[in-house]
Amino acid sequence: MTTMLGQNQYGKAENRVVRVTRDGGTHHVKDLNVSVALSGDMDDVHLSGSNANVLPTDTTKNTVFAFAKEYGIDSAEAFGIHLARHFVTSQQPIHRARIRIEEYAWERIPVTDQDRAGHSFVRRGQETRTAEVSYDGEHWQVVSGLAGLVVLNSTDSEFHGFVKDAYTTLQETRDRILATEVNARWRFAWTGGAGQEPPRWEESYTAVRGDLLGAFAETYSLSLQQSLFAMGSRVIDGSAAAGAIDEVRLSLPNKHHFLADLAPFGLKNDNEVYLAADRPYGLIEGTVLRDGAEALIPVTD
Ligand SMILES: O=c1[nH]c(=O)c2[nH]c(=O)[nH]c2[nH]1
Repeated sequence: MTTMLGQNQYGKAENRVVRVTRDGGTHHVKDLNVSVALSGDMDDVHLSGSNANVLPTDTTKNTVFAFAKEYGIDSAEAFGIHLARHFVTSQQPIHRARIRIEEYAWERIPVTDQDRAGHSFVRRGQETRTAEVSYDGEHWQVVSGLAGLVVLNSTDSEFHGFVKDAYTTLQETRDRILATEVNARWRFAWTGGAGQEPPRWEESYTAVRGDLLGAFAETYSLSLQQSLFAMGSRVIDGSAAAGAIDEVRLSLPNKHHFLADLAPFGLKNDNEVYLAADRPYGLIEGTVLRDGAEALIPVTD
């Protein structure tokens, strides 16, 4: 043999499950995209073709839908915990489960006819919520997140004092638009140990989203890097109530807004007209940690 099997995992990816909960005429909708990845004693299926240890990916799909009925979906994180626990504890060869979830938010459409109220929704076109739950039979790791939350400050942003070499053309600025799409993941301190209370997942999502937005808006920014650190720090400092967070990973594309050149038309551009550039974009990424915490969120994904 000149080869050996390395890391492997399997499961059904992107199970699109929508759960409607009826409270009389008032309905609640949870809309998830759930990906299951299982690993354990899976040498034989790769090396000899024996499927004796293989719970079919089709079964993992069915479990997602059956659990949506049986347990409901209180939060993406709680649903991921049900699934991960089930796969690891019910199948001896499965040692580890990782459940990744994206959640799409729906808002109620206001309706004046009360007979028609409570069951119409419009997809919230903003961010996607994410959750990743991992369980090895002993420890839990929950990394929650959001992607695609676009924000803009129309002032209170400067960028100057940077390195200049033979290829530098960027002008220093004391007033610019700062815009980005917030992609954030945050890891909870909770590992399921004795006496540890699980975080309040729904509340903590709302709180973290508020902290990210608040810090972006309230930081007088000398660089997107400085804003990144302020945003991550506020999440960690503000996270005590709904569940302590030890680590925040942020990926912030700098959505550049360049001052439009109006001089050819004899017009002065007093920081009023910008060209919103699509690409290329600066990509500012970083991890913010609670003092002494370990960095466990993978840097590349
Ligand atoms: O906030 C910024 N950080 C940078 O590192 C950078 N580089 C650049 O060209 N513009 C900006 N803006």
